Amino acid sequence: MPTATFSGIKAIILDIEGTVAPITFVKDTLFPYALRVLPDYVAKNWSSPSFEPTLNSFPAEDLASPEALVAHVHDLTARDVKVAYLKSLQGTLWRSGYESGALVTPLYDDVVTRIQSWKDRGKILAIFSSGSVEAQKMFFAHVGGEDGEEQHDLTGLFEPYWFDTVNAGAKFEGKSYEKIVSEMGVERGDALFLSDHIKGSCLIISPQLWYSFDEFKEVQAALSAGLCAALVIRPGNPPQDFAEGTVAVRSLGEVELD
Ligand SMILES: CSCCC(=O)C(=O)COP(=O)(O)O
Repeated sequence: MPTATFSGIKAIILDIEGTVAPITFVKDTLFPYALRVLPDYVAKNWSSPSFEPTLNSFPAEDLASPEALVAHVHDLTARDVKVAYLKSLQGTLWRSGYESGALVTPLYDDVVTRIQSWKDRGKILAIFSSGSVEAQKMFFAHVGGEDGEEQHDLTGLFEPYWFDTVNAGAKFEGKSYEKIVSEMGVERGDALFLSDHIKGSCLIISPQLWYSFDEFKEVQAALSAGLCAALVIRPGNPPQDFAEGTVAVRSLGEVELD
Protein backbone atom coordinates (compact mmCIF):
# COMPACT_ATOMS: atom_id res chain seq x y z
CA MET A 1 0.00 0.00 0.00
CA PRO A 2 1.51 3.37 -0.96
CA THR A 3 2.35 5.97 1.64
CA ALA A 4 -0.35 8.60 2.23
CA THR A 5 1.03 12.13 2.42
CA PHE A 6 -0.85 14.98 4.07
CA SER A 7 0.24 18.62 3.96
CA GLY A 8 -0.15 21.29 6.61
CA ILE A 9 -1.37 18.95 9.34
CA LYS A 10 -1.12 20.43 12.84
CA ALA A 11 -3.24 17.93 14.79
CA ILE A 12 -3.71 14.17 14.59
CA ILE A 13 -6.78 12.54 16.14
CA LEU A 14 -6.54 8.79 16.69
CA ASP A 15 -9.16 6.10 17.13
CA ILE A 16 -8.12 3.20 19.40
CA GLU A 17 -9.58 -0.22 18.54
CA GLY A 18 -8.31 -1.56 15.19
CA THR A 19 -6.19 1.56 14.65
CA VAL A 20 -3.49 1.65 17.35
CA ALA A 21 -4.26 -1.71 19.00
CA PRO A 22 -5.77 -5.00 17.82
CA ILE A 23 -9.53 -5.44 17.99
CA THR A 24 -8.80 -8.81 19.61
CA PHE A 25 -7.32 -7.07 22.68
CA VAL A 26 -10.62 -5.27 23.21
CA LYS A 27 -12.89 -8.22 22.40
CA ASP A 28 -10.87 -11.13 23.82
CA THR A 29 -9.13 -9.48 26.78
CA LEU A 30 -10.78 -6.24 27.92
CA PHE A 31 -14.43 -7.28 27.48
CA PRO A 32 -14.02 -10.71 29.18
CA TYR A 33 -12.08 -9.10 32.05
CA ALA A 34 -14.93 -6.65 32.67
CA LEU A 35 -17.49 -9.46 32.61
CA ARG A 36 -15.39 -11.57 35.01
CA VAL A 37 -15.17 -8.88 37.70
CA LEU A 38 -18.67 -7.49 37.09
CA PRO A 39 -20.81 -9.67 39.43
CA ASP A 40 -18.52 -9.12 42.40
CA TYR A 41 -18.15 -5.40 41.68
CA VAL A 42 -21.90 -4.92 41.34
CA ALA A 43 -22.65 -6.91 44.51
CA LYS A 44 -20.13 -4.89 46.54
CA ASN A 45 -21.09 -1.48 45.16
CA TRP A 46 -24.86 -1.84 44.59
CA SER A 47 -25.72 0.56 47.42
CA SER A 48 -22.57 2.65 47.27
CA PRO A 49 -23.12 6.41 46.64
CA SER A 50 -20.08 6.46 44.34
CA PHE A 51 -21.72 3.82 42.09
CA GLU A 52 -25.05 5.65 41.99
CA PRO A 53 -24.31 7.93 38.99
CA THR A 54 -23.19 4.92 36.92
CA LEU A 55 -26.23 2.89 37.94
CA ASN A 56 -28.59 5.76 37.22
CA SER A 57 -27.30 6.09 33.69
CA PHE A 58 -28.62 2.58 32.90
CA PRO A 59 -32.24 2.03 31.83
CA ALA A 60 -34.43 1.64 34.93
CA GLU A 61 -35.78 -1.74 33.80
CA ASP A 62 -32.27 -3.20 33.92
CA LEU A 63 -31.80 -2.17 37.53
CA ALA A 64 -34.41 -4.44 39.10
CA SER A 65 -31.62 -6.42 40.77
CA PRO A 66 -27.83 -6.81 40.58
CA GLU A 67 -28.43 -9.97 38.52
CA ALA A 68 -30.61 -8.05 36.03
CA LEU A 69 -27.87 -5.46 35.57
CA VAL A 70 -25.23 -8.16 35.07
CA ALA A 71 -27.42 -9.87 32.45
CA HIS A 72 -27.95 -6.55 30.64
CA VAL A 73 -24.21 -5.82 30.58
CA HIS A 74 -23.54 -9.31 29.19
CA ASP A 75 -26.06 -8.69 26.43
CA LEU A 76 -24.63 -5.26 25.49
CA THR A 77 -21.10 -6.64 25.52
CA ALA A 78 -22.00 -9.62 23.33
CA ARG A 79 -23.45 -7.21 20.78
CA ASP A 80 -20.51 -4.78 21.19
CA VAL A 81 -22.92 -1.92 21.73
CA LYS A 82 -20.90 1.25 22.05
CA VAL A 83 -23.26 3.09 24.34
CA ALA A 84 -21.83 5.59 26.82
CA TYR A 85 -23.22 4.01 30.01
CA LEU A 86 -21.67 0.62 29.17
CA LYS A 87 -18.37 2.26 28.21
CA SER A 88 -18.30 4.17 31.50
CA LEU A 89 -18.92 0.99 33.52
CA GLN A 90 -16.28 -0.94 31.54
CA GLY A 91 -13.73 1.78 32.30
CA THR A 92 -14.46 1.42 36.01
CA LEU A 93 -14.19 -2.38 35.84
CA TRP A 94 -10.88 -2.35 33.93
CA ARG A 95 -9.16 -0.24 36.60
CA SER A 96 -8.38 -3.20 38.88
CA GLY A 97 -6.95 -5.12 35.92
CA TYR A 98 -4.59 -2.34 34.88
CA GLU A 99 -3.55 -1.69 38.47
CA SER A 100 -2.82 -5.37 39.16
CA GLY A 101 -0.93 -5.88 35.89
CA ALA A 102 -3.55 -8.32 34.55
CA LEU A 103 -4.24 -5.87 31.71
CA VAL A 104 -1.38 -4.50 29.62
CA THR A 105 -2.01 -2.57 26.41
CA PRO A 106 -0.52 -4.07 23.23
CA LEU A 107 -0.03 -1.24 20.74
CA TYR A 108 0.93 -2.10 17.17
CA ASP A 109 4.71 -1.92 16.65
CA ASP A 110 4.58 1.18 14.45
CA VAL A 111 2.52 3.30 16.85
CA VAL A 112 4.86 4.57 19.57
CA THR A 113 7.68 5.61 17.24
CA ARG A 114 5.33 7.36 14.87
CA ILE A 115 3.27 9.31 17.39
CA GLN A 116 6.39 10.27 19.34
CA SER A 117 7.93 11.63 16.13
CA TRP A 118 4.77 13.62 15.40
CA LYS A 119 4.83 15.01 18.94
CA ASP A 120 8.53 15.89 18.58
CA ARG A 121 7.62 17.82 15.43
CA GLY A 122 5.10 19.90 17.39
CA LYS A 123 1.92 18.15 16.24
CA ILE A 124 -1.00 18.14 18.67
CA LEU A 125 -2.23 14.62 19.40
CA ALA A 126 -5.70 13.57 20.52
CA ILE A 127 -7.71 10.41 21.09
CA PHE A 128 -11.31 10.01 19.96
CA SER A 129 -12.73 6.64 20.99
CA SER A 130 -16.01 5.07 22.01
CA GLY A 131 -14.13 3.94 25.13
CA SER A 132 -14.66 6.39 27.99
CA VAL A 133 -12.02 9.04 28.69
CA GLU A 134 -11.23 7.21 31.95
CA ALA A 135 -10.67 3.99 29.98
CA GLN A 136 -8.56 5.77 27.35
CA LYS A 137 -6.23 7.18 29.99
CA MET A 138 -5.75 3.78 31.66
CA PHE A 139 -5.19 2.15 28.26
CA PHE A 140 -2.33 4.54 27.41
CA ALA A 141 -0.93 4.56 30.94
CA HIS A 142 -0.20 0.80 30.75
CA VAL A 143 1.41 0.15 27.39
CA GLY A 144 3.46 -3.05 27.20
CA GLY A 145 7.13 -2.78 26.39
CA GLU A 146 8.94 -4.88 23.80
CA ASP A 147 10.45 -7.11 26.49
CA GLY A 148 6.96 -7.99 27.67
CA GLU A 149 7.70 -6.80 31.20
CA GLU A 150 8.29 -3.08 31.26
CA GLN A 151 5.26 -0.79 30.96
CA HIS A 152 5.13 2.71 29.55
CA ASP A 153 2.83 5.59 30.36
CA LEU A 154 2.06 7.44 27.12
CA THR A 155 -0.75 9.62 28.46
CA GLY A 156 1.47 12.71 28.33
CA LEU A 157 1.49 12.54 24.52
CA PHE A 158 -2.22 13.26 24.36
CA GLU A 159 -2.88 15.61 27.28
CA PRO A 160 -5.35 17.28 27.47
CA TYR A 161 -7.14 16.03 24.38
CA TRP A 162 -9.18 12.94 25.26
CA PHE A 163 -12.51 12.68 23.48
CA ASP A 164 -15.32 10.15 23.82
CA THR A 165 -18.97 10.07 22.82
CA VAL A 166 -19.91 11.95 25.99
CA ASN A 167 -17.68 15.01 25.61
CA ALA A 168 -17.51 15.08 21.79
CA GLY A 169 -20.59 13.27 20.47
CA ALA A 170 -21.17 10.33 18.15
CA LYS A 171 -18.23 9.19 16.07
CA PHE A 172 -20.30 9.07 12.89
CA GLU A 173 -21.49 12.67 13.11
CA GLY A 174 -19.51 15.45 11.47
CA LYS A 175 -20.34 17.90 14.26
CA SER A 176 -18.38 15.78 16.77
CA TYR A 177 -15.23 16.34 14.72
CA GLU A 178 -16.00 20.05 14.42
CA LYS A 179 -16.24 20.24 18.21
CA ILE A 180 -12.95 18.37 18.67
CA VAL A 181 -10.92 20.58 16.33
CA SER A 182 -12.47 23.68 17.81
CA GLU A 183 -11.38 22.55 21.31
CA MET A 184 -7.93 21.76 19.97
CA GLY A 185 -7.70 25.24 18.46
CA VAL A 186 -6.92 24.12 14.91
CA GLU A 187 -8.64 24.64 11.59
CA ARG A 188 -10.61 21.65 10.31
CA GLY A 189 -8.36 21.16 7.29
CA ASP A 190 -5.26 21.14 9.51
CA ALA A 191 -6.45 18.07 11.44
CA LEU A 192 -6.05 14.44 10.42
CA PHE A 193 -8.32 11.69 11.78
CA LEU A 194 -7.14 8.08 11.60
CA SER A 195 -9.60 5.23 12.17
CA ASP A 196 -10.24 1.61 11.24
CA HIS A 197 -13.89 2.36 11.03
CA ILE A 198 -15.89 3.31 8.04
CA LYS A 199 -18.78 1.04 8.77
CA GLY A 200 -20.60 0.48 12.05
CA SER A 201 -23.80 -0.99 13.32
CA CYS A 202 -25.97 0.88 15.76
CA LEU A 203 -26.87 4.14 17.38
CA ILE A 204 -28.69 4.65 20.64
CA ILE A 205 -31.24 7.45 20.70
CA SER A 206 -32.29 7.01 24.31
CA PRO A 207 -31.71 4.19 26.81
CA GLN A 208 -35.12 2.78 25.97
CA LEU A 209 -35.18 3.25 22.23
CA TRP A 210 -32.83 1.71 19.70
CA TYR A 211 -32.35 2.40 16.06
CA SER A 212 -30.06 0.30 13.93
CA PHE A 213 -28.22 1.57 10.92
CA ASP A 214 -26.45 -0.67 8.44
CA GLU A 215 -23.83 1.95 7.99
CA PHE A 216 -22.35 4.83 9.80
CA LYS A 217 -19.04 6.15 8.85
CA GLU A 218 -16.35 7.56 11.09
CA VAL A 219 -13.80 8.40 8.43
CA GLN A 220 -16.48 9.84 6.20
CA ALA A 221 -17.98 11.83 9.08
CA ALA A 222 -14.60 13.43 9.69
CA LEU A 223 -14.19 14.16 5.97
CA SER A 224 -17.69 15.64 5.85
CA ALA A 225 -16.68 18.04 8.63
CA GLY A 226 -13.71 19.22 6.55
CA LEU A 227 -10.96 17.27 8.34
CA CYS A 228 -8.41 15.15 6.54
CA ALA A 229 -8.92 11.47 7.30
CA ALA A 230 -7.57 8.05 6.45
CA LEU A 231 -8.74 4.51 6.99
CA VAL A 232 -6.29 2.28 8.88
CA ILE A 233 -6.46 -1.34 7.74
CA ARG A 234 -4.94 -3.78 10.25
CA PRO A 235 -4.72 -7.57 10.08
CA GLY A 236 -7.95 -9.02 11.46
CA ASN A 237 -10.01 -5.84 11.06
CA PRO A 238 -13.40 -6.51 9.46
CA PRO A 239 -13.38 -5.72 5.73
CA GLN A 240 -14.51 -2.17 5.08
CA ASP A 241 -16.75 -1.33 2.22
CA PHE A 242 -14.99 1.93 1.55
CA ALA A 243 -15.78 4.40 -1.13
CA GLU A 244 -13.48 4.83 -4.07
CA GLY A 245 -10.88 7.46 -3.34
CA THR A 246 -10.75 6.80 0.41
CA VAL A 247 -7.18 7.12 1.62
CA ALA A 248 -6.12 3.91 3.37
CA VAL A 249 -2.94 2.85 5.16
CA ARG A 250 -1.79 -0.35 6.83
CA SER A 251 0.24 1.30 9.58
CA LEU A 252 0.91 4.74 11.01
CA GLY A 253 4.33 4.43 9.37
CA GLU A 254 2.57 4.85 6.02
CA VAL A 255 1.20 8.25 7.08
CA GLU A 256 3.57 11.02 5.98
CA LEU A 257 3.14 14.60 7.11
CA ASP A 258 4.97 17.28 5.12
C1 LIG B 1 -9.52 1.91 26.00
S1 LIG B 1 -10.91 2.16 25.20
C2 LIG B 1 -11.46 0.53 25.03
C3 LIG B 1 -11.93 0.23 23.74
C4 LIG B 1 -13.40 0.25 23.65
O1 LIG B 1 -14.10 -0.01 24.61
C5 LIG B 1 -14.00 0.58 22.41
O2 LIG B 1 -15.21 0.53 22.31
C6 LIG B 1 -13.15 1.02 21.28
O3 LIG B 1 -13.83 1.90 20.50
P1 LIG B 1 -13.11 2.72 19.33
O4 LIG B 1 -14.05 3.84 19.10
O5 LIG B 1 -11.77 3.15 19.79
O6 LIG B 1 -13.04 1.82 18.15
